[in-house]
Amino acid sequence: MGKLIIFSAPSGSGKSTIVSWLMKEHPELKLAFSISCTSRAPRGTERNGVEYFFLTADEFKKKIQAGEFLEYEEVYTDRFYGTLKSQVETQTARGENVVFDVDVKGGCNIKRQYGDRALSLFIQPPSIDELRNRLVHRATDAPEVIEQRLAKASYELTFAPQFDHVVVNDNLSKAEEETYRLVKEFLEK
Ligand SMILES: Nc1ncnc2c1ncn2[C@@H]1O[C@H](COP(=O)(O)OP(=O)(O)OP(=O)(O)O)[C@@H](O)[C@H]1O
Ligand SMILES: Nc1nc2c(ncn2[C@@H]2O[C@H](COP(=O)(O)O)[C@@H](O)[C@H]2O)c(=O)[nH]1
Repeated sequence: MGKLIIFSAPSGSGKSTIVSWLMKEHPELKLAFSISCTSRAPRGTERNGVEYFFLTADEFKKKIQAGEFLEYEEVYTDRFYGTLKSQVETQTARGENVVFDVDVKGGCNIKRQYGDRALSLFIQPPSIDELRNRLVHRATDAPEVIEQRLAKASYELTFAPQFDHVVVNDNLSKAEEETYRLVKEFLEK
């Protein structure tokens, strides 16, 4: 039975960058990405069933009513994100270690449900100014969306103590190596 590895942080902290590196550079860890559902539109080169399952708000709400989510949150106004129970059950039953890129509340929720079978990592940005730089340079979101994400960041940072470990992502390669060490140690336990 596979284990669960949760990554949470304010938007722009570098979760997706670190997760992609970990999965590409360390196939021996048998990591499988948990593809979430979202009611937001695809951005850039995102494809349905790869980065996310893209649903309409109505489709998302039907899945909530049917009890299909392990957890879900309205992360930003009118933008829902959620993890399907079926994803996690199928992947862990195959012996894969499931990686989650979820917001801070979703991360705490999954950890509460899975306890010691889950490792929760908080990716901490060096500062809010640096978050802004990263989101602007990423160039995937409109200025008002960036502002919406930054407005929530200070509140999200207060969740850090609830996680098993905090990884400061200032120097990217240092943060990647620290993450690798923590994940490897957890999977070997
Ligand atoms: N240590 C770092 N130094 C400078 N830039 C970084 C660093 N880590 C990540 N970045 C860059 O910052 C941007 C945001 O990173 P990323 O998309 O991984 O964040 P995220 O936490 O997954 O955000 P979201 O929650 O919005 O998906 C990307 O352009 C990435 O290349
Ligand atoms: N609670 C959940 N949060 C999720 C899930 N999937 C992604 N997310 C988080 O949403 C924000 C925004 O993501 P973006 O792709 O629009 O930049 C980010 O913090 C993700 O971690 C989920 O299933 N549940």
